[in-house]
Amino acid sequence: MKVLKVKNYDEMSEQACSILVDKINNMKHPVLGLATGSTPEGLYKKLIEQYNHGHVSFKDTTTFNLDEYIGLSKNHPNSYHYYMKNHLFQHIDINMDQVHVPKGDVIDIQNECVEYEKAILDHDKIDVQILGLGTNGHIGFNEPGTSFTSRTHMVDLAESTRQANARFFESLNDVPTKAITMGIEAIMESKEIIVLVSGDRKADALARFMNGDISEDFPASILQNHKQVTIIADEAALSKI
Ligand SMILES: O=P(O)(O)OC[C@H]1O[C@](O)(CO)[C@@H](O)[C@@H]1O
Repeated sequence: MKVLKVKNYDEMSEQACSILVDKINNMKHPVLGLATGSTPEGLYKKLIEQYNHGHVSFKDTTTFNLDEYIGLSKNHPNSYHYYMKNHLFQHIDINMDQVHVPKGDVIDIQNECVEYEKAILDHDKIDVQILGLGTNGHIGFNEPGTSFTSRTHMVDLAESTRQANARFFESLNDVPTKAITMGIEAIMESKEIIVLVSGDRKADALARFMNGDISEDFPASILQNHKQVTIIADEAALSKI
């Protein structure tokens, strides 16, 4: 795994943006895997700036998001559909038919898992997958204990994840208990993976991710086996390495 050490959150976002813009500009039909949470917000802001300056176009780009809460409609302000629209999609020239976010508000979640997986496989492989890192090592919403061979599936969110994400909701009670997420095997099939890590809140997780044993108890550890992983981490996140 390659590690790019940066000073702070802003530099992390800047580096990720410049790598991504370069890749998008050099591919005919880029397929991107996108994440949500606080970590990639700065990256999305910078991508919008690059788009506004005419340095990149997303009209031939396809995207797949990692995950969505179960029970929240697309228009719910805490849904990841809403997050993506608000933080990126409505500001750029992406064709919304090429955007994929798992649906969390359908009656038949199992069927949605199958359909989402089919859509990913129809696109061959994700060219570049952006990942954030959960403090418990989750990637997407693949919580500790998830099989490394998992495909798109429904998960029970760990209590620590609900607590960590409660800051986006009115109260902890409002945080959904379940989610739908791309599986670890599909993430590992991405041609290239960029992991963004910022802040001392993530320092323990980053240290375990980079130096710990590869174990389903810590989902991100499997990335050690991927051939093209770049970690962009700031000084605070790297403070326990
Ligand atoms: O970036 P945050 O808010 O710390 O969250 C870490 C990860 O957990 C998630 O919220 C769960 O998927 C991701 O979106 C994110 O990459």
